[in-house]
Amino acid sequence: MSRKTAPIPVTVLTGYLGAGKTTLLNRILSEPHGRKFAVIVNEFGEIGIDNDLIVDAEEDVFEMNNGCICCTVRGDLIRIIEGLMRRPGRFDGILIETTGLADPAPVAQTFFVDEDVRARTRLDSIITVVDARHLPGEIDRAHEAQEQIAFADTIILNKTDLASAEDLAAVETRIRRINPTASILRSERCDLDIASLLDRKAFDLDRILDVEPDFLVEEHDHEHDDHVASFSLVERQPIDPEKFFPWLQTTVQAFGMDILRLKGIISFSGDDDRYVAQGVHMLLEGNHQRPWEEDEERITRLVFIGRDLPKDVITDGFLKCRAVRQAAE
Ligand SMILES: Nc1nc2c(ncn2[C@@H]2O[C@H](COP(=O)(O)OP(=O)(O)OP(=O)(O)O)[C@@H](O)[C@H]2O)c(=O)[nH]1
Repeated sequence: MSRKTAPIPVTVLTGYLGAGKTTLLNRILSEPHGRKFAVIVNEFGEIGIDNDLIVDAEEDVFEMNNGCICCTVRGDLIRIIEGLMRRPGRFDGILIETTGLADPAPVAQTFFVDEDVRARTRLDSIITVVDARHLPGEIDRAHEAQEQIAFADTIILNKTDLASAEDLAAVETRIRRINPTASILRSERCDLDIASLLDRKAFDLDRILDVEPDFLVEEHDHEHDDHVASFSLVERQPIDPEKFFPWLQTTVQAFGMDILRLKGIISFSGDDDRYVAQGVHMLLEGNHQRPWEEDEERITRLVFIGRDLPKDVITDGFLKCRAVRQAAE
């Protein structure tokens, strides 16, 4: 019976670190377009934060945290999709959010080279979110950002609020040099007509074969930039906001050039709400998210992703933000 059902459309959301993929995913999951999705999220840090930042929708969310989706965990991706295919009728489409450092080629290739997956799914679209403010500074050294743009059929030029009209025109020219055919949509916080992004048969295999003639043949071996690494800080003692915010400001001022991404869930002393901190280079954002649940342990988790970041210095500074000093220090 399942053989006869129409292939499930798959949308891949990609884009460099901090571009706005989760923002887009949350919009897709929140807006009333009448579709239900299975969601697969992969992230780069050792501890998963993204799953906590996705809106509390009814969707099934599968996390893949043990490596980059385009390398070590591709087998996991196939297994998750095969598992999903055994539950037909529960969803109308699959959304995959890749890490900011993923090469989309091997992810896309999964939908063509694995026979079972190919028979039951249809790669509908590769949507690449671009940070209009930070892309120009990163693109020359971020090989992944170039691949993500090259493979896209749809490019969302996001964060238009953070770039001037001239800057936007320049980024668009840069994007066009890499990818002359993708549709480019400008957005602030991915405020687009979501229905128009979904199930639209935008992925064009012939175009991809032009970009990468070996697409269907080779196992894509993908090399990550060795200098980009992540580390996580985990703390059970509550954090003092009076210490934390100045420390975070000083840290991004000192190392912001090399901080590609930071994100965390902070447990402040005397605060019953979880606080979400986010950063891309020197720009910080934060907000209270929801109350800590009664049976939920109040743990602070903070992930830094960057180029040759001084982990010891950052860790030391962070530990000084604990609300109560330990005697041993
Ligand atoms: N000013 C501004 N900030 C934005 C916009 N879109 C997203 N952000 C912020 O940029 C940060 C990163 O957004 P995310 O959606 O988490 O980015 P991402 O691509 O999922 O990030 P990673 O997967 O962690 O690399 C968050 O603090 C967002 O609130 C925008 O259009 N304008």
